[in-house]
Amino acid sequence: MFDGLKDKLSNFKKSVEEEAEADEADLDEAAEEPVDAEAEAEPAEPEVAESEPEPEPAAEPEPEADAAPTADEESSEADDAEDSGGSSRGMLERAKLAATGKTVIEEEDLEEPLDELELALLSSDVEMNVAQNILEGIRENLIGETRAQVKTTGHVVEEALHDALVDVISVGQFDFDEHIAAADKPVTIIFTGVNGVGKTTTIAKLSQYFEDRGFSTVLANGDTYRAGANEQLQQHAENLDRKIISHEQGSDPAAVIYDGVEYAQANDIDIVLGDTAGRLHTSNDLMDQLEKIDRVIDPDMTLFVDEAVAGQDAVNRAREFNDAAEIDGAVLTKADADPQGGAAISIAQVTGKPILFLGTGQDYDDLEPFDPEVIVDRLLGFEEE
Ligand SMILES: Nc1nc2c(ncn2[C@@H]2O[C@H](COP(=O)(O)OP(=O)(O)OP(=O)(O)O)[C@@H](O)[C@H]2O)c(=O)[nH]1
Repeated sequence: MFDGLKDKLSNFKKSVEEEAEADEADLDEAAEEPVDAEAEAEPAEPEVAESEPEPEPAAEPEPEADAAPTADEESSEADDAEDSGGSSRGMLERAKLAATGKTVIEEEDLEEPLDELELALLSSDVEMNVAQNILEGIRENLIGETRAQVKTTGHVVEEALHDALVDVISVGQFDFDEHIAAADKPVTIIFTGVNGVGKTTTIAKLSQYFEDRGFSTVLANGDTYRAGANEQLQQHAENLDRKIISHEQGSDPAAVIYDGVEYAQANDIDIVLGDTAGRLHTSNDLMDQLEKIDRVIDPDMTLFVDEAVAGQDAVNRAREFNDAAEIDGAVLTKADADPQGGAAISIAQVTGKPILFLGTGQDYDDLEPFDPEVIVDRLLGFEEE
């Protein structure tokens, strides 16, 4: 899952590692001369060295180095560095850090890899602002930060990537199971989205998900628009042995879902799952229907369903549906069909509403709760699927 993006993130890590390695070669050269010169220039050092035979005194320059990035110090050290052919920012300072077992990643080390990563994210359908936020997060996490060398550059980059991705993916996350358990029954959930993305299948999967957790469900077919919609939901209801509420084609969807809620109240059913017709956010009549469902039923939750493979289109639709008829969360289907990953990364940040589930196949149990940490671990190749 998300293999394309996974490869691109891994390339970013490699690029930063290569930049850092190239830098290290320069640092090694610089470390010899300036550090020796400084040792001669500072008479206090040998005394400390006597009392501590281990090369501990090398740790002494650390506070100096941490406090270093003032403009004046930087420019004077840059002069030193220029002599040894190093980078413009404090080669001596960095050599000192290296001697104390620390390393620092510089903005210039990141420039090229970050440009490449930006292109990679955009080409994976990550929304522009979301990509910018990820890059900003990485910059903040990496630049100028001193890290013990026990951590490899790759490790440090992974952490920065992990944190930046989790930040954008977890926007709006809440504990769905806890929310359902705590809500007054029956809980009514309405599903919206365009045609053919997997709404009906998702309803059937969620019915199974809820029953597995001890909640009873009734299916209400609010898709009174499309011929064959009743039969499709009916088939799922039969397969799962659930009650379905439906009216004939062309009738009022709000009335069907209302009947579903009444049935649930009368029969002690915990959750009403209401299908709706596939629609574009621009189909005024159909959007009016959604508005009416909202007004008449006042559902506990409206979930937007779209397919992960739709990438940027899914992101745009999520935004448009949320603007037209506010959603509480999203389900991304067909995550098994090798999507780029852009929709999974972008939707929460763009709508402010979380992705709650991934559809991972056509069977009823092919539904995975969306856990940002798990998704990011998967993207970074930490977790076997
Ligand atoms: N591979 C895969 N296929 C899925 C997934 N979810 C749904 N599908 C398939 O996608 C197709 C469309 O699913 P539906 O549930 O009919 O979609 P819909 O949004 O209800 O469609 P309309 O009722 O036409 O609006 C079906 O063939 C489903 O089996 C998924 O997570 N993975």
